Amino acid sequence: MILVVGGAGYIGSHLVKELVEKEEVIVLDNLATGHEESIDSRAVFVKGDLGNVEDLESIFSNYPIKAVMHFAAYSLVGESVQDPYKYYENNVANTLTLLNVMLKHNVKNFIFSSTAATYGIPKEEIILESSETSPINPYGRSKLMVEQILADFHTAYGLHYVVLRYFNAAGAHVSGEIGENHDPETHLIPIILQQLLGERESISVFGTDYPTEDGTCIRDYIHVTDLANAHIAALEALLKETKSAETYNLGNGVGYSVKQVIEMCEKVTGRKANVILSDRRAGDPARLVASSDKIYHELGWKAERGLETIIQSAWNWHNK
Ligand SMILES: NC(=O)c1ccc[n+]([C@@H]2O[C@H](COP(=O)([O-])OP(=O)(O)OC[C@H]3O[C@@H](n4cnc5c(N)ncnc54)[C@H](O)[C@@H]3O)[C@@H](O)[C@H]2O)c1
Ligand SMILES: O=c1ccn([C@@H]2O[C@H](COP(=O)(O)OP(=O)(O)O[C@H]3O[C@H](CO)[C@@H](O)[C@H](O)[C@H]3O)[C@@H](O)[C@H]2O)c(=O)[nH]1
Repeated sequence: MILVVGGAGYIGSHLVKELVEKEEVIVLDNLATGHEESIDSRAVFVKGDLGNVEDLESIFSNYPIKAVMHFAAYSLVGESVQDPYKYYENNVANTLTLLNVMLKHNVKNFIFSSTAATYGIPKEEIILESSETSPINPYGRSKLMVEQILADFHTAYGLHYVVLRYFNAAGAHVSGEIGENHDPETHLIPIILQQLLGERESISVFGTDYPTEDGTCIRDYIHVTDLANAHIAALEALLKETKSAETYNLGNGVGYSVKQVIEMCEKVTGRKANVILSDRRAGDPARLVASSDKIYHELGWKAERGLETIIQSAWNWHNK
């Protein structure tokens, strides 16, 4: 059985939908930002907290867990700058609690949701896993701290792990049953689509003076189902013991500026966005674009869905 911590959330619920086809799945989530109805009904759901030893003990004592996938975290760059305690407590301290209980029960396979935000302001146009990590916000630092803890736990306690550094997750499940459902929503693509549906007055473009071609930030958008499939490839490698202590980027390898994303949303929906040019948001690097060659060569995974497909799938879900 696989424990998915944070499996009621956006990315976790998409992973669970794929994973239940292959494995028995149990989800632990406190529903801080997730939704119980997003969890596939074939999975067992336990409402509880990652930082609560009793909640964890009852799962590891009662279910034969062979691996843990850890999605639970707070993950908003801007909020982490305003309230770093919240981020270090949930993302670092609570993750330590989880790792401690896992090891106590001799569960040694772990997949961790990390982020492009660990790189900070990258020196390279295309980021490799070996590129320097120098995060510029507390969120990125909280994720890098966990990566360092995992490396030490591998050496000291034989923990087997894969770190997946996602770039910008977007899109919705092909069934239209689940999609990105955050309240309040802060992510670019759902905000644009909500505006195009008339649910918002306008879209603010955060910063037009970045050192990019059109002055707006560039990101590498990756479909959630592609992310889910990467987790399954990583899990297979961990269970077959062909990989351990590895870090992989997950992106498309193509960067789009905020303005280009708005244009693509207009193209997909056939509607015109109401855009306001605003100041920069704290903590945003100008450009984050991945090389995902390493995971392609080692695990055979690559992204299959580009920006237009991502936006089309999100639009289908928003319209439901
Ligand atoms: N969305 C992105 O673009 C992106 C990019 C890179 C990395 N990530 C990482 O991927 C993971 C999932 O992101 P998401 O966008 O699905 O976020 P999300 O907020 O939708 O999902 C997180 C889930 O974890 C749960 N959770 C949080 N704290 C918990 C706790 N203490 N105990 C139990 N459950 C808890 C929430 O209720 C939620 O269901 C996060 O670790 C995030 O840092 C996300
Ligand atoms: O109303 C908005 C919202 C966003 N943006 C910009 O759009 C880009 C993308 O922003 P957003 O969708 O908020 O994602 P990021 O801040 O890039 O962060 C996401 O992607 C990171 C990986 O790159 C993850 O680590 C984070 O968890 C996840 O929230 C950024 O340049 C923002 O400044 C706007 O201009 N207007």
